[in-house]
Amino acid sequence: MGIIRVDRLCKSYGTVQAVDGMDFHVDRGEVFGFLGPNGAGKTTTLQALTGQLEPDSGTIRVLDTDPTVEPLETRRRVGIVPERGSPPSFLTPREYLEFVGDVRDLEADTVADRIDHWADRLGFRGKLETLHTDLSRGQQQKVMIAQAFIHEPDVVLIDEPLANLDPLVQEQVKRFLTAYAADDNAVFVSTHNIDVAEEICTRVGIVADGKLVTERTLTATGDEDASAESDSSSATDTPLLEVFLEHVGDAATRDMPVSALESDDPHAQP
Ligand SMILES: Nc1ncnc2c1ncn2[C@@H]1O[C@H](COP(=O)(O)OP(=O)(O)OP(=O)(O)O)[C@@H](O)[C@H]1O
Repeated sequence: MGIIRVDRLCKSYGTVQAVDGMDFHVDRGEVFGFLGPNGAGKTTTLQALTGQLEPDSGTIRVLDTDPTVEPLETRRRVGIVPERGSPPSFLTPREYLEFVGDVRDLEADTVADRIDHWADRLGFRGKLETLHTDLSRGQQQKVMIAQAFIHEPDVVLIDEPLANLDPLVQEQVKRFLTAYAADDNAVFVSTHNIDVAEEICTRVGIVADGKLVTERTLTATGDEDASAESDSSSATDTPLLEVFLEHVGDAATRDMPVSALESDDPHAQP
């Protein structure tokens, strides 16, 4: 069953056409990568998917809800990790996660168990009682990841999933996202980092000028899986970087992180 379906989505800001006829879908079991250069329309689409922004036209279904009509219901059912989001500075991770669990209608015992689980899994147990204002950016990102999964939603939408995380935690998060999606859920990853898309995603949609211009199916390790190709996916052995350049153009790479183009470090972030 489809978890996300977007048809002919359009959104402009004044004279800027940020999203211009976007079409894509995400199914259960997928880590879907939404890959595009700066200004391609990724964040605008993500905000429309989570009911934070009303599109000009087009249709969106997220877990059988319409975020333009029932944004609160959509947000109740999904998990969201916004790119520039951070937990409230005046709360500790435990207080914040208890608050999120309460808003998501979880029993207090369940929340307590899940806080322990996530704090151990992401390595912030020792910081559970520390105010967020005294945590590093990476430690705050771990808390933001935990809050998105605390109610075990069927889909989690993440903007730049590995930003600010150290390499060890990046590996843990990558493995976790893959396993989470494989367990009949889905993960939607918005990124401008080709390495991240290639390493995490089972399918990548390349976005340029507000449109999804091509798709490519990958295995979890980033290798092409010809047997899983859909009609609209690229069907060659061409590396994702080349597919990206072919469809987005060299000009777009001016804003790409240099690491994505030149470095051997697969974990590099801008
Ligand atoms: N609030 C806004 N007001 C005016 N223009 C906006 C606004 N938000 C985005 N835009 C413009 O819409 C276009 C798409 O922006 P968007 O943030 O969706 O791109 P993006 O793919 O998420 O980029 P990035 O990777 O840099 O975050 C850009 O040209 C941007 O300048």
